[in-house]
Amino acid sequence: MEKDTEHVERVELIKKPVFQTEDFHLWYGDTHALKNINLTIHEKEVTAIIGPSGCGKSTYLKTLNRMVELVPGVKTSGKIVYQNQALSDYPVEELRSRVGMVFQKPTPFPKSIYENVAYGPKIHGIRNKLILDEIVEKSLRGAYIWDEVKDRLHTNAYRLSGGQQQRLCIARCLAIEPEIILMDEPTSALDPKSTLKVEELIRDLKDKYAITIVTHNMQQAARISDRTAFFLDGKVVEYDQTNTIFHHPHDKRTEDYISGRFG
Ligand SMILES: Nc1ncnc2c1ncn2[C@@H]1O[C@H](COP(=O)(O)OP(=O)(O)OP(=O)(O)O)[C@@H](O)[C@H]1O
Repeated sequence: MEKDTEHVERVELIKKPVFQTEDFHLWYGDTHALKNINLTIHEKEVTAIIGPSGCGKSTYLKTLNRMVELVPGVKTSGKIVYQNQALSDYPVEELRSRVGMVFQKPTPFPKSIYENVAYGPKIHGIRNKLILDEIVEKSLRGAYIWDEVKDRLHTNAYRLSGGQQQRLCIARCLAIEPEIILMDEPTSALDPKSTLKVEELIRDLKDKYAITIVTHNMQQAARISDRTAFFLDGKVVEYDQTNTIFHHPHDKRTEDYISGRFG
């Protein structure tokens, strides 16, 4: 037991914080969607955000890449620190190139597999065909889909299966060399086999990236995350090592939720 605690403390010391959220609130007009959020996301870890529908999980994720600001009438208070700088002062374009996002439904562009992956690097000014070829191959390999698509890079991405499209979207994300990947229920539209592939991929990607994943799937959170935040009614009820949240939660509401008593 004592050893476990020592281990946890050592991990805490090594892992660098990526996003630090302090006393953060968000309102959509009159709806108080995030209430006094205090949460630190660390590098090289998978952080799962769980909680019942409408508790603010997606809002929190979209706050981290400042997408939520596109919604008219959004107000915030408190602060989020990214790279030792207030997130609100961080240049949005640069932020979006450091923070990749993968959505619930695979969202490839109606272009070839190659063009889907090369799109981000091209936007960032890379024109050299050899360099683009290299990025495309590396990203597709990184997303464990290279072998399945290497002989048809110039076919339309819509001809891939749902699970392949989702891995393509992850490859598209890797091509911009992000620091953080945000995933909003990335496997909810996938069959069990594709889900396992994406989960395996997420576990491997954390060696390089900070990954924050919203999921309704408790087993998935338990399988792939290092830390879990339980959100309820816009608040973080409990945030801890995933093992603690699932096996020794401190709050009765966490225990009730993970054991399926509500939500
Ligand atoms: N664009 C918006 N305009 C107004 N209210 C919004 C908007 N988006 C979300 N909300 C409200 O904010 C609250 C949190 O929503 P959010 O989508 O973040 O929850 P969630 O936990 O991700 O839910 P789910 O699991 O169903 O996706 C809800 O009350 C929701 O109705």
